Amino acid sequence: MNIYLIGFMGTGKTTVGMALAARTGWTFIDMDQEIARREGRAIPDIFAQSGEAYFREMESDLLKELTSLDRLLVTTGGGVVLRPENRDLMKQTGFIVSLSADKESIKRRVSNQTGRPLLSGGELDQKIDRLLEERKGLYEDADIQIDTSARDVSDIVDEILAHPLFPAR
Ligand SMILES: Nc1ncnc2c1ncn2[C@@H]1O[C@H](COP(=O)(O)OP(=O)(O)OP(=O)(O)O)[C@@H](O)[C@H]1O
Ligand SMILES: O=C(O)C1=C[C@@H](O)[C@@H](O)[C@H](O)C1
Ligand SMILES: [Mg+2]
Repeated sequence: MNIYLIGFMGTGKTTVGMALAARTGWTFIDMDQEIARREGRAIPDIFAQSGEAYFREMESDLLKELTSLDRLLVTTGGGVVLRPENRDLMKQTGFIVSLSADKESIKRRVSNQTGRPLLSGGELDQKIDRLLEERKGLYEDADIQIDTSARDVSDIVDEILAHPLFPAR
């Protein structure tokens, strides 16, 4: 059994995941960080040099590997839900926490950071709109859904821990 955090970019998966790992003692793994580490290059370089399709293969392969392990706190990349087989794998092997945020919060949180190739190169607003539209519904299949807009991380963590079916207690 693992815990998977899913959600669009900037919804707080990595931030909340690290705090949850500290509270539960489960092993933290951020899929984006792990892919970058294994590849020896940053996510934007992987996208630019090898393409998104290559990254998606790495992402699915890594997820498969993680599903055979136990007591992991996995923070996924924002696009992991694009493949139905990834969604099925997470469902079969863990407790899924879906984080969301309103568009203004997402924009504010990603605007002062780099490292998200799908949002780089201007017109941030339209890019977020388009991706959210394309992915509508994909983040909704979860054991718990939390809107993280205007909420403290510790508050969000407490809500997750209080869920009656949360496995790490
Ligand atoms: N609840 C929150 N309130 C305010 N700021 C937050 C909150 N959660 C995260 N942030 C900030 O938003 C930014 C993005 O958060 P984070 O990296 O955790 O998102 P993410 O979902 O992992 O994004 P990505 O999919 O791009 O990896 C960070 O600067 C983080 O400090
Ligand atoms: O939403 C997405 O498709 C992505 C989100 C990030 O976490 C990275 O996995 C990558 O930048 C792609
Ligand atoms: Mg992240």
